[in-house]
Amino acid sequence: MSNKWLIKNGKFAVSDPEWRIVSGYMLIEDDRISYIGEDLPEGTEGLPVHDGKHQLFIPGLINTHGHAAMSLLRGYGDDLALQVWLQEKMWPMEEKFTAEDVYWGTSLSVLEMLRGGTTAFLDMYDQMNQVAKVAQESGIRASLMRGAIGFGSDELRAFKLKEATTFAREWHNQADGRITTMLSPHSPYTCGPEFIEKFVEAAHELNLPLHTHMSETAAEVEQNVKEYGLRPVAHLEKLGFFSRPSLVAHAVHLTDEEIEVLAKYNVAVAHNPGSNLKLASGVARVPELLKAGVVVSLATDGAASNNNLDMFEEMRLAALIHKGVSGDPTAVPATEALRMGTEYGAKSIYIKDTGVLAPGKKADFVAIDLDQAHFLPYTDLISHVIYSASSKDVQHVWVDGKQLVKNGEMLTMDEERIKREAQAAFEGLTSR
Ligand SMILES: CSC[C@H]1O[C@@H](n2cnc3c(O)ncnc32)[C@H](O)[C@@H]1O
Ligand SMILES: [Zn+2]
Repeated sequence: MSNKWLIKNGKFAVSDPEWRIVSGYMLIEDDRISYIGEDLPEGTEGLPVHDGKHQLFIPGLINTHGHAAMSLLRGYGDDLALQVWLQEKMWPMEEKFTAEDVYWGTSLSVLEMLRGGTTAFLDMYDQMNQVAKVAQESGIRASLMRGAIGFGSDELRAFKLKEATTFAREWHNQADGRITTMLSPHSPYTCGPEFIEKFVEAAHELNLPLHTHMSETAAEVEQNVKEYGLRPVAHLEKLGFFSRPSLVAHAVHLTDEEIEVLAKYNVAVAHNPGSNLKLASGVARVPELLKAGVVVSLATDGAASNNNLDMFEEMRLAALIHKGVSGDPTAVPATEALRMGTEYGAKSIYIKDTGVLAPGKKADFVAIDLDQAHFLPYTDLISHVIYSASSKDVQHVWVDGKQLVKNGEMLTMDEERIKREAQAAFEGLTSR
């Protein structure tokens, strides 16, 4: 028997194809939306009802690049450039991470993300079974991959590749299909060409998409040219990376020609405005990428370089910084920023039927409490989501039609325990 329930009195942000607000009803059947409209659908008498008065329903936000367990290192190593931050702060601490640390760090991040309206996230890390466990238990949707740094011996690289493919095979389409997997060499500066080619080969064999960090800093682009005679885009193209569906994180330093290459291969870009600003990596050429037809989504990166996982903040930053940098007030309008945080996010991480509110789509959505001073008057609610809202305005969250957050409270995770364990995990890391 199917599980049907109804939302009444709601305001629903639909994009078919332009954004508009529908006031009325949404019907949910199991994991999918089956109706959105002004009129009460027939045959709904006696169904459970959620009263959506003063609530705006938007598609769940999709965070397309991050390292969830790094929340344990939030505030540990601020105000540094990427390479110094990685080499002197992050990597020495990450070396000490146990499976338990990854479990509690990831739990802390998933708690923060769900409570802030993120219903799906991409995670590239080590000890990925722990991350999958958290995704399974919490009810969030996740695109997961074992990130591989290619330093060290041939044996170590072979071991990491094996771990990555085993994880990808075992977890793809698990947790009622909420978990999907990708393959992910960390970056062209930490993985040699042969190692990257092995990931490309494996992605073909397993029919999976690829993900990597690319052209985040000017120094890394220069180093690539010195070492391989090519900028990262041409380098990855030569290694066959773009022969698979692929997503690159950052893509800050791009030439016009490189933008054309990304568009030609349908490579998606995870734009991380907060992290790029904090690490002083630069500002990605988002208006040019969008104009060229590249799918650009939004991401926080890890909480150690952001320092939160608030996707409302990323949408707002995307809408603001590209105006500031270009001098064009029409750059990345609110409507586009919201698509980047939702619909383009789903495309970027290759998950089907999410990222929009429409009949037939997955019931992953968020209710924003509109009954607050900073949302009045109700002139343009899409504008309010981007320029006025924050994660604190999220009242309820559903994934696959199941409620995970109710009145700001997590229903599927033990918030108090997670906070305690995460603090203890950090203290453990600093004392060993
Ligand atoms: C192999 S697991 C992922 C690896 O990525 C590191 N990382 C975190 N943020 C960034 C970033 O902005 N650029 C490059 N690498 C990053 C993290 O510390 C993990 O070791
Ligand atoms: Zn990253």
